Amino acid sequence: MSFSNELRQENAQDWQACVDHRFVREIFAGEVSPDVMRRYLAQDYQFIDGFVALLGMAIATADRFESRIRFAQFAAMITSDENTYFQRAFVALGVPEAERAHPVLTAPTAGFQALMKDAAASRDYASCLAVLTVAEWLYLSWADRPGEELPPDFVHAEWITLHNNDGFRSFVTWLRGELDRIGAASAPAARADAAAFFRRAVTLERAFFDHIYE
Ligand SMILES: Cc1ncc(C[n+]2csc(CCO)c2C)c(N)n1
Repeated sequence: MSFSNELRQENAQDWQACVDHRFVREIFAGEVSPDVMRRYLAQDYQFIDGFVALLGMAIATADRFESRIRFAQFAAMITSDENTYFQRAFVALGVPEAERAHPVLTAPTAGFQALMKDAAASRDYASCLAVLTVAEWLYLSWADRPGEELPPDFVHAEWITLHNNDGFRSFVTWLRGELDRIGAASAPAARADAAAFFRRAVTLERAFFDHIYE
């Protein structure tokens, strides 16, 4: 079995709990309450800084130019002005300026920030890849429901299409292949380090979905 599938299998219970989560059911139905959506997006917006820093470490530690280019292009895409979803959603949901810029961080959000920081601090390409792969692949997993109709409100619909479009899908496919390639070339101890980062990330993804309803 490929390294990425092995890791997913090891975390199958938490992974599936995310894919089948109440939030996922409600967003496809267009029924996430504005309060829940506000909390979700305000916390999620606090990821991007650490995420881009982690991408930077993946660029620095990758073992080949081709991989650096792929990450650099992805970083350019997600940091360009083109992605205005958060701004438009914050306006539509009436999220106050302070809540957008400096919300009180919840435990899962702080946990993700620490996870991304730790993965970057490892200066280990496989560990950076493990965290990036969970953040992307798990989101593709819940959002990818071929044939399912989109909800009418853009706040719901675009959060789905951001995570199931062809560009995103091909990036996830590439990321998994990269993790498989590096995993196959790594010693058992290095694979175990990456596996621990992968597990921490899946656990936090589930906690993040759960906590917006608490
Ligand atoms: C809790 C949580 N986990 C994963 C993602 C997905 N994700 C994180 S960064 C990134 C790239 C830029 O969009 C993507 C797709 C998320 N949004 N929130």
